[in-house]
Amino acid sequence: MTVLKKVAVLGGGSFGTVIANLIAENGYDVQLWMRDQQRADQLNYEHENKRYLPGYSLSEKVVATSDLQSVVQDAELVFVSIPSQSFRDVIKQAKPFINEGQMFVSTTKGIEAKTFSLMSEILSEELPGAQVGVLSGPNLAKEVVAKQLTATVVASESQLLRSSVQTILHSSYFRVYASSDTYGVELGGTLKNIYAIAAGLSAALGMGENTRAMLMTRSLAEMSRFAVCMGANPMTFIGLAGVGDLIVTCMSPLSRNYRVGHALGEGKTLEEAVEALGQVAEGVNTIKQVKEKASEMQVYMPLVTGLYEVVFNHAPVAEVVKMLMMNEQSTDVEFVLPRGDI
Ligand SMILES: NC(=O)C1=CN([C@@H]2O[C@H](COP(=O)(O)OP(=O)(O)OC[C@H]3O[C@@H](n4cnc5c(N)ncnc54)[C@H](OP(=O)(O)O)[C@@H]3O)[C@@H](O)[C@H]2O)C=CC1
Ligand SMILES: O=C(CO)COP(=O)(O)O
Repeated sequence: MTVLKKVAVLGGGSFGTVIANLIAENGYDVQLWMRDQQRADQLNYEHENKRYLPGYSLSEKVVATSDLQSVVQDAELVFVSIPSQSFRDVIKQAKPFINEGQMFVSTTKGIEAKTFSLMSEILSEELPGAQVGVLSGPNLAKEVVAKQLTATVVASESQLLRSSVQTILHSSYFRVYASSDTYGVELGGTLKNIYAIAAGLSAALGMGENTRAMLMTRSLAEMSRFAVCMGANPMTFIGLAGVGDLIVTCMSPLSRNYRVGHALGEGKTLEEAVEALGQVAEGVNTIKQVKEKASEMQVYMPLVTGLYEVVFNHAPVAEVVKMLMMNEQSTDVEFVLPRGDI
């Protein structure tokens, strides 16, 4: 059994708070880094994250602070729950206080703009001596903090990291599976956000359950095809970090990506939808990044292309739907096999 003396979480939003609370509920002391000391004081005093998880009581063992050095220095295991567009910046701020061999686990489900880097790649680049992993699965923050039965996947090349995360997070309501397909697990969590936007949009437009089933199934085929071309293991996509996370975010109004899609379907602009959310919806940027990468890699992704047209070029949904339904390439063959895989 791994014994950890110091564990930290960077990012006091919805999911960072949930991870810190899981660790604390298992009896470990945990430090949660938030950039705003006033919010940290409020959390320490009221044991509640009023901005992101109002109404949910947190363990008294979660201690929040805005002192980054005191949080990361000598922490054996550090979870990072910072939105993808600020992720590298926060890691650079933490870098001077980090030593070789510390373990870092990203829970972030996004891609860095311009570089197409996933968060595990940013960690490996910025912290070359660190052990790196990711955590991903169908893990809506509000359900986890409410202790609904949940499972997730920790992926890393490091066996020590995988077992440390399993030890520290596993509980009677939170089950942690291990994988060595870091890239696939991370890509699964990232790509499904795109399709959650499409699912929210179609629900707001009154489309039926047959439509939702078609959308989700074809989304799975599309995201797997892309991921396999990028080097992921196709089996990952029939697991929790693939189809599991796709299901929950395409079905639940608790998903922020679903909610952005729903707001678009109600006629709001993208800016209004994102503003009203007040939290991160990673899928919005991911659509752009994946569309670009798919065209560079020549991966067939009709749903990404269609959604991009609706979200960024204001294409009428009816026209995009017609294009998707009448598309020659998808009429006969369920699985398009670009490189002999899916
Ligand atoms: N919520 C969920 O159900 C799940 C989320 N995830 C993933 O976790 C990641 C984080 O999401 P989540 O916690 O939900 O996001 P939220 O929008 O709830 O919170 C974002 C947090 O990041 C902080 N932050 C943003 N930019 C910076 C920065 N430059 N420096 C320091 N802190 C910063 C925010 O601080 P401030 O409040 O000061 O702005 C806030 O605490 C996302 O990639 C998401 O996909 C994964 C699984 C489940
Ligand atoms: O990733 C999530 C659940 O697994 C959370 O999804 P949203 O970011 O869409 O809320």
